[in-house]
Amino acid sequence: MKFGVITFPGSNCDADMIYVLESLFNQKVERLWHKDTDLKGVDFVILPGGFSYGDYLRSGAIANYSPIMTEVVKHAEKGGYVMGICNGFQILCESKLLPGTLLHNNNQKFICKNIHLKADNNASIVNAHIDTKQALKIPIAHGEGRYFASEETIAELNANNQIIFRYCDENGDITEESNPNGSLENIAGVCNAGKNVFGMMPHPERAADAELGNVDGALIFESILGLIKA
Ligand SMILES: NC(=O)CC[C@H](N)C(=O)O
Repeated sequence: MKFGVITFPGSNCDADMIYVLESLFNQKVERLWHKDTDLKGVDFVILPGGFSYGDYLRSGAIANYSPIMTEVVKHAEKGGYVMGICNGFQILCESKLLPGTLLHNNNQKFICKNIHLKADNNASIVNAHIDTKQALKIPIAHGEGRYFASEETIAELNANNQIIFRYCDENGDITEESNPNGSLENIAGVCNAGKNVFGMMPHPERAADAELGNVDGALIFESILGLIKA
């Protein structure tokens, strides 16, 4: 399987993501630029975190108009895998590849800290191999991470197992206190109905290398790689 990591002007987690995929998981990675007009044969496209276009207007709003997004949408519509982390998640909501939106955190502050999350189900490749009782410690770093969608959309996401991760406490309990930003129903990540497009606010690529003292995020990469044959 070949991954593609897109760099937008203002991306700042692209190099971390490439490092994790290449150096820790031995995967082939194509570096994609936001002005590219083809995806260079990649199977799995990743939109990394950062501050594309300086977060002007709304996080992700301008990056959605980068030339490469036309190809990302085509890839997703054909069933190809696409995943957005943090700013990447925001861009995928702007492009409507994912339902809902990400509002300013309820305390109106940028929050950078470790939180806990857990897999809500095992219905898609990003959580297929993760114990739904296990609380994973993974950092967040965002100002606009409060997941919001209409009541009907939230009901649909629940019914179709499209909520991939929820914020919880270190024991795995989903509580108001363990919700860092006011996201509806403690939602930390969602996928589309086809379960081939994913978005999450926490940064698994920042918790994948033992050198950093936390490898809980590696489980998400392991889940992805466990089900797809190279
Ligand atoms: N780490 C990131 O990707 C930051 C996301 C976004 N720019 C925000 O602050 O909400």
